[in-house]
Amino acid sequence: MAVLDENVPSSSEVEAMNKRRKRKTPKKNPLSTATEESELQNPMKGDEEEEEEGEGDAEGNVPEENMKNKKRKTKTKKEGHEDTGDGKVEEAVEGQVEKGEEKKNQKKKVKTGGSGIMSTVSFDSLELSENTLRAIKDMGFEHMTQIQDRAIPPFLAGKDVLGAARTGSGKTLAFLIPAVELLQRISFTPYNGTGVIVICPTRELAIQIHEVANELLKYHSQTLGIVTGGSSRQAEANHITRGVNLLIATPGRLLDHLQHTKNFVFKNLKCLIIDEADRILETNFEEEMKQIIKLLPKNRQTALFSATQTQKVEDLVRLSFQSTPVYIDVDDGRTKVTNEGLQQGYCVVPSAKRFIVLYSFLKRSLSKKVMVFFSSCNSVTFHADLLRHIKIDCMDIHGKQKQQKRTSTFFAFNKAEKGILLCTDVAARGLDIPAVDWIVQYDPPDEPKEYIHRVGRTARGEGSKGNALLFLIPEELQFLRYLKAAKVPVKEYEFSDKRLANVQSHLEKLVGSNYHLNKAAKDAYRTYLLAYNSHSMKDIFNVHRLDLQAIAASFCFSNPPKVNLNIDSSASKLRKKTRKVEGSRNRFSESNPYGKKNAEDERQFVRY
Ligand SMILES: Nc1ncnc2c1ncn2[C@@H]1O[C@H](COP(=O)(O)OP(=O)(O)OP(=O)(O)O)[C@@H](O)[C@H]1O
Repeated sequence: MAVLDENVPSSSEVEAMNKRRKRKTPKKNPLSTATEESELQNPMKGDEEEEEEGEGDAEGNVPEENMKNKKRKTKTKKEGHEDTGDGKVEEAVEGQVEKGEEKKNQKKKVKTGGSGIMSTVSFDSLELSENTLRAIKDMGFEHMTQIQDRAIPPFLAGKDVLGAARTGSGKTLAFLIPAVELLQRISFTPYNGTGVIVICPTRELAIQIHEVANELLKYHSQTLGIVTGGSSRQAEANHITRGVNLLIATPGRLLDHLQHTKNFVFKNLKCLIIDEADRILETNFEEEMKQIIKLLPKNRQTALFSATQTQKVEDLVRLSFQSTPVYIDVDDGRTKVTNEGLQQGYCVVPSAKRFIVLYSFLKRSLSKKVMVFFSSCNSVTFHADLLRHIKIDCMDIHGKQKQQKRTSTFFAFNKAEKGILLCTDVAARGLDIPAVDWIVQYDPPDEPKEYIHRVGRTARGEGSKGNALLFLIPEELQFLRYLKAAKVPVKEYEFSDKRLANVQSHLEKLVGSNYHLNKAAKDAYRTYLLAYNSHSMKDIFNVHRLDLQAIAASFCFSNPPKVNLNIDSSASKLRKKTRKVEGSRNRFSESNPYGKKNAEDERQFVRY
């Protein structure tokens, strides 16, 4: 296979990442032992054998001995979840498979492991080319996940497809396998130009999809490329000109090439795939997508995939499908939308103590792999600087960084066995980072749907486990009602005041005396308030109800700093610039936690 791209990781990097992915399921989860299960339910509480958190200091010294003790207690991740011996899992999986109409063909039954994303159907049962089957075998996969089992056949049969399945359930291969088969069946060569375009919302996700496509094309002759913002436009144009059969793209850069790259041959396009389709209509992609779809040939197949589906997907369906698509919702009827192996909790933290609780949590989690979500780039920057100052090593990723830094951080965190990544929602969608133990939502997500994608960065794939912790201040508790309505089960985790590090005054001194930290803290404080004010669920996240003195304390100020807020005008600009989720488009309510426009809206697709 020829890969026409230089802005992507080397094959050895890709290989190393894949090896780590394959060992993801059996990797030990230090939280899954019987002894530690109780800690898991109360991650903030600690137990008597643990280190004295109350004696922590602003230097972040970690009692090594305690970390060692924790490791000694470790058992395997799958304990208590393996269920292959008594037939229950098989029955459950069969039950789910039989729901679909596609259950007409008699297919080989095999036992599958625990999390309920697998089907009992092997890839061999599909009429795939030898080259594709060999590549799938090399990836170590034998059986399809449910979304793959249900989406690949109609996709291969030439139908338009709208696929919904929970996070980490294998949607990427569900669209890439038919894409690669399509190109091979019509013997596409570089001379034919681009036959399939995959659009996704973030650069890191594009890189990841590109990697999977690269593996899948291993034995094929078709060419692969990637175009994303932040990369060299000229280098991309050169590649495209040489003929990229399968192109992975983010919307803005794709539109740029469609409009300006002279020798971009896309008139032969056979298929357009949109991953994270609901997200693609948010932010400022909507206008770009309209233009992209206008420019692309009409006579093509289209497929949309996402773990969450909202009114916006239906808008996109109207916009992009030529025929009525086949609608596949693998998780329809499930009582929860998140993964089986995911333990989720929230803790109610007074505003002033938010950072201290986070710090105490991270100090106790140094042997884990943790992602912490913030609402703004400035907040990520400040907290990363602050944590490093107090000797908690961490990585950070957000949309204002140079692409080179973003990419290297993404790969470094992918590779890491343990570590902390502070991030914005740029890392919320689609990323398949191996073996993440904890997802911490320090700042609240904008909607239940974004909560679902954030926590979907852990407990991915078959039989995987993970944990999620949502920070809420007392004023935000109503958000739980929306999570419940969205079928997200969360338990309350308590934190013990006694166990919190007693470092507030040290931190205030540090931020008061360090020019750079002080400036970063002010920027973070200001954008926290602006982001809060642009929150789409205003009845819950009301900036005017915030106690600014307490909020300032969480940014290590003894008094709220003077910052130019001008909340109403700046927030409306921020809103316009970022998300179009306000007003009548959303209509959040408890019975409509995703903010669908109108429950009675007729669907534009048929169920499959
Ligand atoms: N048939 C399969 N058998 C076992 N594992 C699989 C199979 N297909 C995919 N996987 C693994 O499952 C994990 C999740 O897959 P993928 O990233 O495609 O999920 P997704 O549904 O796109 O998630 P998200 O909604 O978060 O984007 C990956 O590590 C992938 O390698």
